Parts: sequence; structure tokens; C-alpha cells
Amino acid sequence: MLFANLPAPSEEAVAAVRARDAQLTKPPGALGRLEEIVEWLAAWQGVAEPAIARPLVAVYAGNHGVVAQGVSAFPASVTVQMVQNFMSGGAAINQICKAHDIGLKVYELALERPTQDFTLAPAMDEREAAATFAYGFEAIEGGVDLLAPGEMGIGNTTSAAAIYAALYGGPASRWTGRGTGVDEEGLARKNAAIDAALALHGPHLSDPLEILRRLGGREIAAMMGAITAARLNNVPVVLDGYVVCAAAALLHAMTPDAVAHCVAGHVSPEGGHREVLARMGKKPLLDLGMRLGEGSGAGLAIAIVKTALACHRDMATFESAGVSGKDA
Ligand SMILES: O=C(O)c1ccc[n+]([C@@H]2O[C@H](COP(=O)([O-])O)[C@@H](O)[C@H]2O)c1
Ligand SMILES: Cc1cc2nc[nH]c2cc1C
Repeated sequence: MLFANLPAPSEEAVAAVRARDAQLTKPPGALGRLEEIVEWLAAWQGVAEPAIARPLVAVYAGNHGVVAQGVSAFPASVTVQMVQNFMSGGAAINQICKAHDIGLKVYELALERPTQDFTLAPAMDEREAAATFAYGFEAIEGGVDLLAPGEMGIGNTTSAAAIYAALYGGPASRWTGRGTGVDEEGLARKNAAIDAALALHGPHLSDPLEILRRLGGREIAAMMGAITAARLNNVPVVLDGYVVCAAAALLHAMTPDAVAHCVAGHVSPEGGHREVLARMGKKPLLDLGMRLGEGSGAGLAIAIVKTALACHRDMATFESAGVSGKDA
């Protein structure tokens, strides 16, 4: 029902962008994907002259009961400590946003109350999953015109891997990676936790919202809401890495059109991120070996998006610059 009347991309806006692009002082197609990026912005903002005046990285922080299974290289206390670090400007995402004039908001999601350990019980009850999804809608308030959801949550690569295994098929090891840097034994505990969860919840994993509730976390629920709000309100989305894409993949499983407004900012070396992007039909803008989270890869990709738009908007035309055209 939420996805019954999704707005369509604007074909007129794309046509207008193409018409202007043809006049710019460069050989046709010479800016490669930068040209596609501007078409994408116009299509989803629904205007012939797209703008990036209020880009935002919205970082959601959540804690995970499954950390009790020894699946992370870091203690759960690092989640709230990193939130403090975001607030005081000391994290990587602060520098990326500062360098490229991007807004940054941080949402703490009941960090003192981790989700249930999903090897033993559903991570969340229905009310909490739904309420947290709805909370994600706040991300686009205040005139945001380009959104990059990000996340922080010790243990959440285990949650994301479990979601991928539920959506696309196990075993766990097909989807897991080292996360924050677990050793061989840590990786084995991670795979065992996910395989145990798949066995426990197996009969209930055909519905993406049920997968969210049983295997997800609050940050993943909120990011699904943020991406959905953007889809419903003409805000294009830049996807970050392995964990953010678990939210996108759940929406994609509900209906592929729910993530039609998303571009993949980058590909993370974590687990099966490359395959996840391929399954959603997304080609990453950047491939820099980044596996941090925080919205960092998406934030950096916004710098590319802004540059693409600056070229489109501010380049001279053949006529205005007195440059001879192709067949002159
Ligand atoms: O997004 C990614 O590609 C990514 C890959 C590996 C780790 N992370 C980050 O690392 C944290 C989760 O790692 P872990 O080992 O505790 O599951 C969480 O805060 C994520 O933002 C993020
Ligand atoms: C230090 C640290 C910073 C992070 N940022 C996102 N995930 C993280 C995980 C750790 C451990």
C-alpha cells in the first residue's frame, strides 16, 4: 500500500537536461557518467534544472543484541562513543561533509537498549520495527534535496549479512565479511550466528518486513523509512556501503521501484556488497576499498554528483563561447 502510488521519474526533465547537454562545450558523451548523474537528478527531483542546495548525510546509530555472540572486533560501547565523536566533529564523515559542504544529522536509536539477540528471538517486535521505519521519514524534512543515509552500529554487518542470506539464499558465508576486522574465529562465530538465525526464523522469512523485524536493527529500519520518504517526495538518494544496502535491498525485495531513485555511491569490499548492488541493478560510482560505514562512501560520491551538476549548469555553450560545433 505504501508503494501503490509511487511518483514516476520526470521524462520531460530528462529531455531538457539532454537538450542542454548537447549544447555544452564538449564532445557529446565526453563527461561519461557525469551526464547520466544529472539526468538522474532531474528525473527524480522532477525539474529541468536540478539543484543541490541542501544535501544531507543522515547517520542512524543502533545497537545489536547479536553482539553477545562475539561477532564484532569492537565492543558495543563503541556505538555511543562514535556518536559522541560525530557530535564533536572527529569522525571521518565529519571531514567528508565539511570538505564538500554537505549537511550532517545523527539519529541515536535507543542505544542503551540493544535489539534482541536474533539467534534467540526476533530482533524487534512489530510495533518497534514499524515505529522506527516511520521515524526515518524525518530525514528529508527542512528542504533536503539529496539524501545519503548512513549508519553506525557495532554488530550490524552480521545483521546485514543475515538479511542478504534471507533475501538471496544462504549459507551465511556467502554474504559475510570481516566487518570491523574480526579474525578467523570471529568470522566463524559470525557465520554460525547467522546460520542459527536462519534455522530459527526460517519459516518466517518470505516477507521483507518480517526479515527486517527478525534479523534487522533499528538503524536498518530507520534507513528504510528515510529511503522511502525520499522516494515519495522527489528526493534522490545516494546509497552507501554494505549495511545501508541491506535497507535498500529489503525495499527492493518489496518492489524494485521503491529504490529506483537510488544511485550506488560506492562499492565496499565487505562480504557480497558487489553482488547485492548487481542484484539491485546498481553500478557504483566509486570503488575505493572503503568499508567504514557512517555514510562515508555516499558522502564522497555526493562530491561527484555536485561536480556533475556544476558542469551541466555552468559550462558555456558552443554558441555563448564562440566554439565551433562538430559539423561546422
Ligand atoms: O558499510 C560498510 O561497507 C561497512 C563495512 C564494514 C563495517 N562497517 C561499519 O562497521 C560497523 C559494523 O561492523 P561489525 O564488525 O561490528 O559488524 C558499523 O558501524 C558499520 O558502519 C561498514
Ligand atoms: C572506530 C569505529 C568507527 C566506525 N564508524 C563506523 N563504524 C565504525 C566502527 C568502529 C569500530
